[in-house]
Amino acid sequence: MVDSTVESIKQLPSSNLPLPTVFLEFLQKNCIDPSLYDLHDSIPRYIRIKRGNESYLQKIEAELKCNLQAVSWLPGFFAIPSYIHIASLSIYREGKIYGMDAASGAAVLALNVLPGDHVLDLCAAPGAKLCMLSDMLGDTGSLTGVDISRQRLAACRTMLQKYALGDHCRLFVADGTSFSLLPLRKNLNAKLCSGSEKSEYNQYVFKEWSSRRRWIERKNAKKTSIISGTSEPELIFYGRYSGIIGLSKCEIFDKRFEHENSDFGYDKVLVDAECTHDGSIKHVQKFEHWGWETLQRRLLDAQRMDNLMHLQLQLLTNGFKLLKDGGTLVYSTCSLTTAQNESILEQFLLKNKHAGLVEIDLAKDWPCKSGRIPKTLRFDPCTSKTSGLFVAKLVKRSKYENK
Ligand SMILES: C[S@@+](CC[C@H](N)C(=O)[O-])C[C@H]1O[C@@H](n2cnc3c(N)ncnc32)[C@H](O)[C@@H]1O
Repeated sequence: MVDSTVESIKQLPSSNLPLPTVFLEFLQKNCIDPSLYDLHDSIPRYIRIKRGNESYLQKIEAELKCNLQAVSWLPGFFAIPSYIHIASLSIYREGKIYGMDAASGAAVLALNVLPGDHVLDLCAAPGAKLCMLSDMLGDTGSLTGVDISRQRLAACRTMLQKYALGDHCRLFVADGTSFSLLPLRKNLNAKLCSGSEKSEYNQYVFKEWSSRRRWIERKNAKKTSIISGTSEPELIFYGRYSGIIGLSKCEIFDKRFEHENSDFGYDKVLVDAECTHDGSIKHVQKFEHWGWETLQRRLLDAQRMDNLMHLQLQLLTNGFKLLKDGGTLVYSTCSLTTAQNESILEQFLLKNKHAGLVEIDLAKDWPCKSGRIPKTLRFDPCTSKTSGLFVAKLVKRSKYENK
């Protein structure tokens, strides 16, 4: 590990941004070149066209007042100059396009979502990847979005509604490290609640979701806390075809299959974990306005860093637990450090014998580098002309499968 004194920082190339010493120290400790943050103007902004809106290309170009440059390695994505802001454009307000970095799109594509899949997005907010996942599923399968922040997850709900992508989705405010609800399998879940349990716990049957729900409906959207003080999942949105309508509370919040995930788990899980966001140049740039001291408090506090890495490992572990045998998980973060990426994976793989790292086939054409561990990928502003992102793909081998 490199020595992190201010003296040695002076020997490092610095950035044109007035990055605070503590951030420079952090970068140095993690062998990240601060001049990376000078590239902010040379990285394009990316947009994704919602499926079915491809015929609007010319209208989109006219509104943007520029030519769209198709990202050759990522279907549906286009690069536009970074100075163009899309929020005021009608094509954005009408839900035809959304802003999403190309590296984020690659992480979603790496999951290889297939029609009919049951997909879990364990850190879903603010929701760009969730929207893309839903767009890929189309009118099939199911999508469960989880986030610990109610406010941020509410933004996801707004996004799903704006883009009319919520029909097969359900959103839970919950801790992703302990979330344990499996995909709804209608016939199975419906059989679960019977007799006394049903009568005392489950009178309420869920009707079509409405933003103006009565208090009784909001109350029922929370799982009853069995042990007081524990935070239980709260359902804050469900679509028409999410499988929720017509089910009772007990059927939705049933955990009886908790230990049998190998058959009833999710086909695909995305763990886009909370991180220090140091790979997102645009995010770091925002601290110029928010104040650099906020960066120190919010991202680099030593205690927070320890907790963060513990959180990442727990999220990955729980996401994997919720996967069915043969299912696929993608772990990603927008940190460039190895501590939040390769090291987390190594710790996880040591403890999880049924987990296997696999090659991301599509990546042959992607402008990214290999991570420190073979088969993992790193997008970075220099090589990829995208935001920084680490991506790793894992499969869950069956307990009965020989390695
Ligand atoms: C990198 S962001 C996810 C970005 C999102 N996937 C997207 O594409 O818009 C990480 C998210 O993890 C959430 N988070 C943090 N701790 C969590 C936890 N214990 N369980 C679930 N979500 C958590 C944060 O609220 C944040 O929204």
